[in-house]
Amino acid sequence: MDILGDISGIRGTQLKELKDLTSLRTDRPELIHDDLLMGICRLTSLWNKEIALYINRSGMVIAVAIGQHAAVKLPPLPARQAGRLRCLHTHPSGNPQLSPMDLSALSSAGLESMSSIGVSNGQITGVEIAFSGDSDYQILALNPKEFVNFSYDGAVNDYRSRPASPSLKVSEQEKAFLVALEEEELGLELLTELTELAHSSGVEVVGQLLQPKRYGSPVSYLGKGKLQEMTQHLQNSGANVLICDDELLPVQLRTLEQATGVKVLDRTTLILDIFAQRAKSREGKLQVELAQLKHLLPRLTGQGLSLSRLGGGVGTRGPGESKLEMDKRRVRKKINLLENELGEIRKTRTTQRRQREKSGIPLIALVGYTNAGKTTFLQKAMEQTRSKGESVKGEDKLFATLDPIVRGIRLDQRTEILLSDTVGFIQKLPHQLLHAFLATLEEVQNADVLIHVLDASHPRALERADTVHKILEQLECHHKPRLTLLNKIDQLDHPSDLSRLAQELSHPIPMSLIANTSLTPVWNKVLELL
Ligand SMILES: Nc1nc2c(ncn2[C@@H]2O[C@H](COP(=O)(O)OP(=O)(O)OP(=O)(O)O)[C@@H](O)[C@H]2O)c(=O)[nH]1
Ligand SMILES: [Mg+2]
Repeated sequence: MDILGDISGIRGTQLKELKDLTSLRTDRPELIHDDLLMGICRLTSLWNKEIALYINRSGMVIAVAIGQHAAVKLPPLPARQAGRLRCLHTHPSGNPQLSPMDLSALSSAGLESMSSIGVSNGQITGVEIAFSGDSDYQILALNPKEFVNFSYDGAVNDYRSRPASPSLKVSEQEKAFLVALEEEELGLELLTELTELAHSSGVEVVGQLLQPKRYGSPVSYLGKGKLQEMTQHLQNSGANVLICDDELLPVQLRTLEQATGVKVLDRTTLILDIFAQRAKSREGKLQVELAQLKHLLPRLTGQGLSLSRLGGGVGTRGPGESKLEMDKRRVRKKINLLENELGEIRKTRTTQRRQREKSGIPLIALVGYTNAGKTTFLQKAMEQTRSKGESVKGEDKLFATLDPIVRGIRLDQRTEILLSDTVGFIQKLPHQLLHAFLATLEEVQNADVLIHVLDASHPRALERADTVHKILEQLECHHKPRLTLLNKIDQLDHPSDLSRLAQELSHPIPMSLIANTSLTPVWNKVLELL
């Protein structure tokens, strides 16, 4: 059997010792053969490294790794077999406590149990064994004395026949720690947005940390000192997810994961996770899956490493959830398939669009930062003109709208327009994401006039307007006639800000969409621009 993981600097004779040990077969009632346990404890302290073993129901060791148990890539196993597999690993720190990462590995791999063995000076300090239930875990914590008389077989039977006791429950709620590199004084604002993104994906935020960009690292994202500081924060706050505000390089992702032992996500993965939860249409789902795979591809190292390292939860959700566990070759193949399928869907859309173009009805597209009020505008427009079609509703969350919507609006006896609402924009929108959503933005590209909805009450409204402008440039739509709806003026802190925005932006119309103001000034301007 090969020894997996980090074997650098380990003598061949010692490796052979470990190999020989793994041929020991564990008897039915035991968690692990005594000699095997003593051997791995000795080597753990000698190397100051974690040793992980996978043992099947017959007591045979089927995989062994040095470093982290997460480094073990199990061959694909039928669910029934995985459910009869136990993973044990040593903690050279002496702390026997199972980490959140251990627990998520237990459920993601569908194992029978996950055990951690605290080791200090080659001796056991304690053992924790977790069995996974439907939505929680049962954890047994044993001191060395209790462990001597412990029957694993008995515990398995016990746990199978007993409903989970509430006292043993561990919350599945993900707790995130946020980090960002700050350019100039922008940091807090970035983290406010990252916090909102985290909340949108259903994660609790338990702490945050900033570092000036010039001290950042191309290898570990944060500089060395900050990284240590953060590891400490992670432990103190009980965070089990680390979210970075930038798109991480593959090497940064790996380094951070190894240094912290928790799940690490970057901004793109988080945004994609939100998209994955919101996508409803077939096309939307395909687009999200495509963007996820494209983001994942360069981050797969070697063969077979998969998203399963994330152990479920935030960052792993998606239409292709199970399919995300693939090697590079298969990912590429899947990307091709998805692109073809999307191509087909787009053909249908092109036909529909041609028909619409023939009808000569002007197309007006709503654009703007996420949560600015685009959908609320469409909602009001439909209400005020009593338009037909399924109603829409604005929502106070990021990326509430994902699938494009077009509604016919009759302004008066003679004038009818089509109004389209689409996905919102955001700072640092990843390139491949924009690309994947190009089709969704087709309405924008084909529009005759754009209505830019801006939250004028936001402290950085002007920067947001700039972000929108830059994305429109990428879409080659920045020359289209455009008016700016300065929305949410009911929330303005400083009315003077409004005049500044009005000076900077094209055809400004101040408004409060929730105040039921008439949209007539907007329609007049649209007709003028057409
Ligand atoms: N105070 C205030 N809130 C508003 C106004 N207009 C919209 N909102 C609120 O802002 C939130 C976001 O509105 P949406 O219409 O969903 O925003 P959106 O631009 O479609 O957002 P995405 O679909 O996420 O891109 C909702 O809670 C609205 O009720 C306004 O004039 N004043
Ligand atoms: Mg919307």
